[in-house]
Amino acid sequence: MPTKPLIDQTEWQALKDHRSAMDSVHMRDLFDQDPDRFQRYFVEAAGLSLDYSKNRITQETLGHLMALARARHLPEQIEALFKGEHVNNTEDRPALHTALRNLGDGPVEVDGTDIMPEVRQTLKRMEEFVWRVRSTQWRGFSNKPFTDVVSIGIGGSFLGPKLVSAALKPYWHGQLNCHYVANIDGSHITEVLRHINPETTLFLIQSKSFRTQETLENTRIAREWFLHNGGSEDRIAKHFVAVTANEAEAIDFGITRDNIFPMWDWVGGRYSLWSAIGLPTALTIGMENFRGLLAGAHAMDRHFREAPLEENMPVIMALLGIWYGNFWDADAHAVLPYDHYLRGLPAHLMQLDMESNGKCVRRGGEPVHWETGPIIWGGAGANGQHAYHQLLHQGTRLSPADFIMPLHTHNPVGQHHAILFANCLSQAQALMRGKTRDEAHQELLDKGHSEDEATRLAPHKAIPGNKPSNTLLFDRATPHTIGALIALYEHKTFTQGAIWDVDSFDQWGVELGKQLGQTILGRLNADTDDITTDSSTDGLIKLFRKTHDVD
Ligand SMILES: O=P(O)(O)OC[C@H]1O[C@H](O)[C@H](O)[C@@H](O)[C@@H]1O
Repeated sequence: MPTKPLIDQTEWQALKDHRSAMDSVHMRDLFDQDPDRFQRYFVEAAGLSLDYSKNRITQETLGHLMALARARHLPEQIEALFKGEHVNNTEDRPALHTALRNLGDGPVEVDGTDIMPEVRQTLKRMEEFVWRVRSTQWRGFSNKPFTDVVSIGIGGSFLGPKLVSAALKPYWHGQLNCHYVANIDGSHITEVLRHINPETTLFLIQSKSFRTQETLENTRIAREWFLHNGGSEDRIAKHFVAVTANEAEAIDFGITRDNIFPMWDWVGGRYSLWSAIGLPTALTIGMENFRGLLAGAHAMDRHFREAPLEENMPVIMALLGIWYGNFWDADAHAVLPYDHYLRGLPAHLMQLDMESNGKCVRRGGEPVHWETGPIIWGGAGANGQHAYHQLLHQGTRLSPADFIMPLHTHNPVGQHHAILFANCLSQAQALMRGKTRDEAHQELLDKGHSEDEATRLAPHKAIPGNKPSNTLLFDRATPHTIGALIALYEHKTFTQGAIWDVDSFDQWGVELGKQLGQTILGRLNADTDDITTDSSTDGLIKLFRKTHDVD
């Protein structure tokens, strides 16, 4: 495993030198010189196709990047991940989300114990539960079938299931609606409760720790609402189910033991949609489709573990990210799904990537002296083209982008899909080619502008181009392809963390705000000034108290 600081690797220096040599190279010219560029930089895996030809790379670049990956022992680190070694070293545990979708017969061991029997048994329990709800065997207290599922959870216990549910909307069971409540903003739960009926609503409390303030407070409100609207304590068991690794606290909270699905400490929150945390998804799309999702992720797992680095999709995407982030000063990376159902993908990847690799110390505790995870951002195309793509085309900051699109739509309406596809391709093409000042000048003259006008406007209309992007395609958004797509990004994130030598599976940075929040909450509610913080926080607390008559 890497012990040397990354920047001391000779492969790092070689990349720096190569970067300087690439400074004057424009992708336009690379395409003009090589008619086979598309085939040369194209890879397929698990039902996904990646065109990465629109990057500032040559064979030499890839050679250097692959050499860096090997120098950082990437193949060994991938094996360590799959074998259940304690890759999450600050919490001293494995990160075995891959075991949750391991459809093979083999064992996966955590410290000498095979965890697969428990994983399979939980899947079976989920299967039975999903079947009972969907076949209306399990009903509400007044014997009516369920119409609504409300998932209460935040972070990884929210974003992943929400993304997958939305991505697979065409597979939803007609009678079952799914709502997600995450935020500790009363408006969120109020809005959801306003539209549902307690007699026909099933609440899923999703929290690995069962200690998350937002989730517990929202659950309290849901419980009160249920009790005040026809429910009763002995009816709770029919309407409240939990998924957690902390069974004791869930029971203390009032959830029946039989209604608790397990989680394990070897699954990170942001990697947990494949576990019982995926129940809201499974309830809406059915267990067969949920298994399809797992199968897609498993296919990507096998590819990641088995394919040579040069043909390995997550590795290629990760190394391209390192190329731009560490050698071209790119601070950001855009995720642009051209698919309405995938519009939640940027939000999920923001957590996945930024919580995993937003780190400034190495696994051994030394500071990093190189950039780590980028700012992930994005949104659905083509909407973004009429908003923030301007910065991609002409801004001074570099943000490589992933264009993601299915070849077929679930909703063929008029010419929509072909137009959407054309938009997706033209954006990537425009980013790559740009428009020279001469071309802009000539275009203006052709449109009848005077020479003076053309000279004045051409600099504004010129577009530098040479802006990198990947294009990820798949036939259709199915459980299989969505599973593969999410697993692809998980492995991309892992690969980058492995090269940067950060622990991609902890998230200590989120703790301080939680700690301080407790103290501040105490001061908001009581007229105590015994703990002072800083004049800004103190002043803001006083403002709140004044408007709430606390003083
Ligand atoms: O599932 P829970 O234990 O409730 O945690 C929910 C989320 O909250 C934490 O603050 C972490 O930042 C996330 O990684 C986690 O997914």
